[in-house]
Amino acid sequence: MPEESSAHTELENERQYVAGLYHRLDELRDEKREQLAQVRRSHSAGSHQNRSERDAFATMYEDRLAQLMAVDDRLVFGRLDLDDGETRYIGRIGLSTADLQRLMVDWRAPEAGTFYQATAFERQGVRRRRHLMLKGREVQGLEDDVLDYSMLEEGQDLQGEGALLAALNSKRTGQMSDIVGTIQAEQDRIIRAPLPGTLVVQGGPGTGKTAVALHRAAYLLYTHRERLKSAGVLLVGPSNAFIRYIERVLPSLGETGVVMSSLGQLMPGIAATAEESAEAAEIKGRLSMADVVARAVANRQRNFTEPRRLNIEGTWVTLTPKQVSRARDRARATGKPHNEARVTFVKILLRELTDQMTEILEESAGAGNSTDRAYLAEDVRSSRDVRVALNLCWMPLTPEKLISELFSKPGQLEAAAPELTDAEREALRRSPDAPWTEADVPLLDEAAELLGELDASAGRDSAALEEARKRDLANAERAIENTEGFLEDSGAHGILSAEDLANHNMATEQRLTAADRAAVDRTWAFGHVVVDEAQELSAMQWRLLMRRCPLKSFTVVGDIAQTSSAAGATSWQQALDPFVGERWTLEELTVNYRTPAQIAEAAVRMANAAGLVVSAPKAVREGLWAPFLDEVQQGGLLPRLLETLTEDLAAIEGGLLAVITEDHRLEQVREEVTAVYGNRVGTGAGGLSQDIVVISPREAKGLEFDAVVILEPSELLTAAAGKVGDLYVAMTRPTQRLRLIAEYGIPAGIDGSES
Ligand SMILES: Nc1ncnc2c1ncn2[C@@H]1O[C@H](COP(=O)(O)OP(=O)(O)OP(=O)(O)O)[C@@H](O)[C@H]1O
Repeated sequence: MPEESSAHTELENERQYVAGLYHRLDELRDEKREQLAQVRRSHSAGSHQNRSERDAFATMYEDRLAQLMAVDDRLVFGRLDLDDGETRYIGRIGLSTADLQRLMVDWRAPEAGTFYQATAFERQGVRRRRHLMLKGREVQGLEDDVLDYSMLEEGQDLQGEGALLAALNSKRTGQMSDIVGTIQAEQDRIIRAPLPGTLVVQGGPGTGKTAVALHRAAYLLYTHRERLKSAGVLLVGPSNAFIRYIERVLPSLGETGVVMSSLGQLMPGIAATAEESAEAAEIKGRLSMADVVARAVANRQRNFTEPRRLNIEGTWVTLTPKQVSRARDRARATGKPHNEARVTFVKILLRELTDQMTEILEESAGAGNSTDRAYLAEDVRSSRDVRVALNLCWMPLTPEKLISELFSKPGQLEAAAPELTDAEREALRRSPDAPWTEADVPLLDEAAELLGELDASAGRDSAALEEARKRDLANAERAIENTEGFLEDSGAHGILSAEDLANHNMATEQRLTAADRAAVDRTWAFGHVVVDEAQELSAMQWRLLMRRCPLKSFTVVGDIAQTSSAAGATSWQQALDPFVGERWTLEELTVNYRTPAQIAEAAVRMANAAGLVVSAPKAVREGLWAPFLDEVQQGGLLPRLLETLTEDLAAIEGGLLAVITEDHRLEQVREEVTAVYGNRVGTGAGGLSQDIVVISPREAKGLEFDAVVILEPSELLTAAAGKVGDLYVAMTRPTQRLRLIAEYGIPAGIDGSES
């Protein structure tokens, strides 16, 4: 009884404190709302400067208000009792009273580090670490880690159930949640690693790589806010479904400044589909495709074999191959991209043709004079023959046109890619109106880089150009201020000038955030790039990402054993060597938080039996069920699925269940399951209203479900072009329960009898 009542008092005390924190949060929200309203009310009194100052304040208040609104759920989750008697609360953001007494520390602040790092062996001045478990604004329970055992002798009690296990056992909603209250020490070390350089985080399934990647992005933005604010952070994931799955995590951590993109969206304006023949994807992913694209561009700078007669307003002039090749050499020597160098090419030839015209006219009329020249030049420029001839030699091109023609006109591909075999070239053939695929995106980006802007050659109106130049200059100066310290720290000072970086990030709209602007600008240089499921990236995709971050400040997370893309990596060394050489560090995550041991071990046995070497992280939970293995007669797959679904759904008590199967079965399975379960059935990651999803193993990558049913697992073994990655991925998605239904046998190793 006394024990119970002391626990009760502790809980009551915490409830009071937490109520005080929410009170302060509400006060701050009101304050920001009032400030915002005031700024908006204030008249735009005159000058442009006043208006832009007012806008800047409004943006600042809006951002802060958005942050204060986003952190409501589980605002606080930890408390530290320190040796010196101080008590420190840890939460999503820092909070202080109006007279600056600290109430709560932001989890990313250095003073919060010990909450994640202190252990009984290395207490780091911490006597007790307390987890506060909140539901909404209400404290529901406490859990204490007493690191200084003398505290127990003083009569203190241990509180509550494990915060980590409670988080792990909770039902999945189809959207990832943050782990800020229960980050483990090995994860925390990675989250707080220094910003510069390339950090690779290798970890088996469920080790928290995605969670760590997201929390690291939030940490970096907090810790290096000034440096990253203007350049922004890019987070890349494998698919749109994956981006939807993780999209709420950063806002819940109070961060909105991250651009999130799937591999298919990395080029603004292009929405690529995932479908791609494995063979074509593999070829398009090779680094040598950069040379193919370069040759394709060079091949579009052509020459005539014979002199060409051109009619200008009734006068015939001659354009010789020699003139064209001289002009071409000089244009190429400018080092500018195709469309921009074309300006030089055209200028030289127009001048030469005008000279020729002048001579001819002078000869025939015997009296030319210099005032005619401007008028003649205009005639030359507007002659149809001249325009056609110059375009034939050097056509302005968009990336889309270049790549589309490269793959739809066999002659062009043969000329640009003589090193490919006929069969390889055939695999790349596509119709001109076929949709863009993910593997096309880096090629389009490469082409955009080599072609440059079309606008420059088309000639914009000069006042607009001057205006844009002034604006770019002002922004460049600001960007230099922001990036200089960063360049020094990252060791890139001197390699890359601040101007180089600043020149990339020319602002277009004053009031947009860096993230808004970066999302639509292909040439944006990010301050840091986080890549998830990075094992899937082809060499060309890496090349594109390296361009997006000239400082090469990367966090790369993935699991080589889960590679299923034909163009993906077989080792981190192989993937990164062409871009950063040996200059990357490796960290490993070793604990599986998702999959219960019985299921995780079956997945590892299967992988080993099929010849795949996997790192086998230690599972934190035992789980209630061993995998269910159902072998059925021919035609029995769907009947058995429908028969067992009810039982599986009941076992997970309202959780999320995924049926994972190869593409060719998806439609039929979806239809049959929908016939019984109606709109409870969804496709992507699943949402709150849908508790059954039917998806392919590729779509399941990175996601998780309470229960998973795999239909015909042996197909997942063979489908991934000789890799076992797909079955391994599918088997490691569940948090509770796994069922395999097979007509053609359960793959070796799973039932444990072979080992
Ligand atoms: N410290 C933690 N506290 C609470 N939950 C955690 C923690 N670490 C990981 N998890 C949970 O474990 C699950 C797996 O994490 P995550 O998806 O980040 O793993 P992963 O390594 O990216 O997996 P995979 O490679 O299989 O996709 C998630 O539900 C995540 O929230």
